Order: sequence, then C-alpha cells, then structure tokens
Amino acid sequence: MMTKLLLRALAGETLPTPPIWMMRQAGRYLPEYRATRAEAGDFLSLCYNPELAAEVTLQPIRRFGFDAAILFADILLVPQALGADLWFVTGEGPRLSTLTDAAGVAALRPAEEIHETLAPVYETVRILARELPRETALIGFAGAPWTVATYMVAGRGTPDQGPAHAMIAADRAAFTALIQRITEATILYLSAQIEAGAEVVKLFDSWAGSLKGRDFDDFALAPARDIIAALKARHPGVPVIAFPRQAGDRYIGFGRAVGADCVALDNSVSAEWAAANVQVDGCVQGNMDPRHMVTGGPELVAEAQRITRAFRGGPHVFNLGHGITPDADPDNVARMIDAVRSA
Ligand SMILES: Cc1c2[nH]c(c1CCC(=O)O)Cc1[nH]c(c(CCC(=O)O)c1C)Cc1[nH]c(c(CCC(=O)O)c1C)Cc1[nH]c(c(C)c1CCC(=O)O)C2
Repeated sequence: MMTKLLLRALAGETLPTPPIWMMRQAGRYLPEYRATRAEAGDFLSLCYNPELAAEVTLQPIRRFGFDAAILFADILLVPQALGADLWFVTGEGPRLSTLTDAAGVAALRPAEEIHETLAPVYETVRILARELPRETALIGFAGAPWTVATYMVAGRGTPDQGPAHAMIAADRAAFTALIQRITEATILYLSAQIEAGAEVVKLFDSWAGSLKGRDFDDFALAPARDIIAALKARHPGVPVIAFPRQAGDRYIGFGRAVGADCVALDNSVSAEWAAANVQVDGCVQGNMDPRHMVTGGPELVAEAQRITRAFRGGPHVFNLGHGITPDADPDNVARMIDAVRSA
C-alpha cells in the first residue's frame, strides 16, 4: 500500500491534509546546517561529501517532520560535470566560466561523462534511501536546461538573463545545441538519482518567466517534455514535479504539455487562480510567499490556511513559492506546519 503522503498526492489523490515540504529546507536559516557546512569547509565541499550532504538533508526532517526530504546538492553541479569551472563567492553567489558561442558548446564534455563528477551525489541518495523515516519521501532534482544555460552563458546569476537571450539572438543553433547537451545530461543525472533511490524528481526552471512566445516553447517546454518522456520510458512509476517559475499564464496546460505529475507554483499567482486554472489538470505544489517565514505572526497562519483551503478540492503539495531565505525564523516553519495541518 502506498502510504507516503507525497506519493499519494502526486498520484492524483485529494487528501484531507496536504503533504508539506519547503524548497531550501536544508539551509542557512538552521543553526545545525551552518555547523555542518562549517565542518565541510564550504558549500561545494558539502555538496560533494555524501555523509555530510545526507546529514543536512535529514536535519529539517528531524526538526520539523516534513513529509518529504529533498536531496542536498545544487543545480550548478551539472555544468561543472560538463566541464565548466564553478565556485561560490560568499555573500554574492555562484560564479562559472562563461560560454557564449558554438566553440564553447563544442568544448563541453559528452553527457555520458557527467557521472565521474556526480558519483558522490548518487552516494548521498543511497545513504538517504537507507536512513530516512519510512513515511518520508525522497525527492531528487536537477535544474531545467534553460535555467542551467543562463548560468553557463553569463557565468553568474543575472536579473534578466540578458546574456542567454543575447546568445539566442546571435546564434540560435548554438544555443539550441547547448540546451540539447544539458537535456541529455539531465536525463542521465536524474535516471542515476532514481536508480540510487530517489522516489520523485523535480525540475527547477527558476528563470522560465523570462522566456516569451516561441522561446518559451523551445527552451522551457520542449526540454522539460523531452526529459520527462525519457524518464517515464526508463522509470514509469516515478513522478515528476515541474517548476516553471514565474510562467504566469503559461502555467495553464504546462503540466499536461510536458507530461509532469505535478506543477510547482511560485507566489506571484494566487492560489484561487491556480486552483481554477492549473489544478484542474492535476496536482499542484505551492505557493506561500517565503517572506512569511521571516515576518511570522497571524498573517503567516492566515496565509498558510488560505492556501491550504484554496487547493482543498484537488491534489496539492503544500510548499513555498520559492526557497526559504537565510533570515527566516525556524519557529515560523513550525507555526506554518501547524497551521496547514489544522486548516
Ligand atoms: C538558481 C538555483 C541555484 N540552486 C538552485 C537553483 C534553482 C532554485 C532557485 O531558484 O532557488 C537549486 C537548489 N539549491 C539548493 C538545493 C537543495 C535542495 C533544497 O533544499 O531545495 C536546490 C534544489 C541548495 C543550496 N544552494 C545554495 C545554497 C546556499 C549556500 C550556502 O550554504 O551558502 C543552498 C542551501 C547556493 C546557491 N545555488 C544557486 C544560487 C543562486 C545560490 C545562492 C547563493 C547564495 O545565496 O549565497 C544556484
């Protein structure tokens, strides 16, 4: 019998209380995370240390009893495995070597070679599959090709993804080849996570909102559809969550178009709108504003209950609309969980 709440919701069941987890639930707002990160030395060393990465994945499960754990890693490990240089600047974020033309794409390593770099991530998944409580589902993940490509082209996070849009304008064929290479690598990476014990996988397209019209179809929708089709052929029972962040109206029909089992919503759409326009097609995840984890108070409780009730008519996974921030108060997380479970 399928008892894990997350798997039931992703299979399309409408539950009296939704499963709950949070993006970035293992992160700097938790003192125990900061201690383990210090022990690892730095963020990337933590990602590649299976024992410590598994430890930080388990910390929020122990503290809050979430219904799901998400593998601790980063979406930028895939570019590194394809040959990009990657480092993190404290207080600023990720930096990568840049890639702006066809020669840059040609210099990348073949997708099949990513496992050399990513093997420690698969080991983290194997440890978690053994150590998680039996009721907790294990989520693996990867960045979606567009979002990963925006970092590979610019060499850093950008407010408008300008460098990637410029590459599309200058040489659409070269950019398409980059998207294809990341797509192939992502299929191999997520398949390996599933083989190691991930029960669900999620595709993070954090910058999907900056793609319009045909670009959205070619670089957000098509790669997600191709990745999900390949995963479903290899691992038919494993559900996929797609997160085309800030897709706006393009959330409508997205899950069906790409073959996802669940569509994750950011907090720029209202839960009432999403229930009427997106949840009609199946499970949705989201979508509380992460700032409530900082501000707390009666508004936090009211928001958590409003969202839970808005999605009560269909399958729903309670989550934030984006990652919890380092300035969040862990006590607010416990209040949010109580509010959802008593809504
Ligand atoms: C764009 C992106 C990245 N990483 C990710 C995305 C897509 C989702 C999103 O938009 O948030 C996804 C991600 N990053 C992390 C996870 C682990 C799983 C989870 O808890 O959700 C996941 C799924 C850990 C992390 N990834 C990162 C942290 C903080 C690093 C630290 O400990 O200093 C964590 C917990 C670092 C990171 N990694 C990245 C950025 C922009 C940063 C922020 C840099 C900073 O805030 O200093 C790239």
